[in-house]
Amino acid sequence: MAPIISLQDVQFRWPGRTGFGLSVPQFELARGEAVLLLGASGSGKSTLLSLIGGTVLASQGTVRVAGEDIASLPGGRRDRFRAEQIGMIFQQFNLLPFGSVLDNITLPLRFAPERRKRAGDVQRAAAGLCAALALPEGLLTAKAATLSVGQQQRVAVARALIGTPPLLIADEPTSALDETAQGQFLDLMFQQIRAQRSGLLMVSHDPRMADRFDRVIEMADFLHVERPAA
Ligand SMILES: Nc1ncnc2c1ncn2[C@@H]1O[C@H](COP(=O)(O)OP(=O)(O)OP(=O)(O)O)[C@@H](O)[C@H]1O
Repeated sequence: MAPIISLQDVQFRWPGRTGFGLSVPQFELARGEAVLLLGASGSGKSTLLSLIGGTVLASQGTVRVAGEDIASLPGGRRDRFRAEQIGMIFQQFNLLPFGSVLDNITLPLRFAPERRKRAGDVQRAAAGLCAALALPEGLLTAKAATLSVGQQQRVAVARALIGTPPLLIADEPTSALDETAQGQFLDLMFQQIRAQRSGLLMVSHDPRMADRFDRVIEMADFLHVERPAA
């Protein structure tokens, strides 16, 4: 079976920016593998996740998710493919502020029929995730904009986990959580990825949770960053 993530000879530069360039000769993440990616601020961690999620495309080389070359998919199909295959947790949670918590958690299922099927009873699945993340059930009908930052992060986590996508990518997903909530999130996420053999790529600058992962890598181990000369 193809690895869940595979990058080959990838090069990327943000359009209009000459300063920062990123190149990845080779990177793979196996199905069911949990990898913690460590790197200093500005080392390109979020950029790498955007490339894997297909929200930006490499200028050279190939990014494959579940064996599919994401650049070869036309825009609409790429969005649906992403919704089916990838649960994403961003640093900015990207919630719909006027949508309810339930709307936000179930959003990816609207574009992903297979994932929706796996979720079963959608409202029940959302309520179950909220309970596991210690979000009060009454909050399901609240507008996302009325929640605290930590609650919003937990909603973003539930949205990534619903319908058990085969790949989770998470960008500093615990930054707004206190230690108890962090533990709850990590327990839930690892329980789910171990049960479903989902792959996990989490980026962080914090090595403290390293013990839970199959592999811990540093950006500099596999990725070359070009920066402007000082
Ligand atoms: N949307 C964007 N448009 C243009 N440049 C960007 C964009 N996002 C990131 N960059 C640039 O890419 C470089 C790497 O940033 P990136 O956010 O990938 O690093 P990071 O390792 O995730 O940092 P942090 O840990 O602070 O989030 C920076 O120079 C940043 O300014």
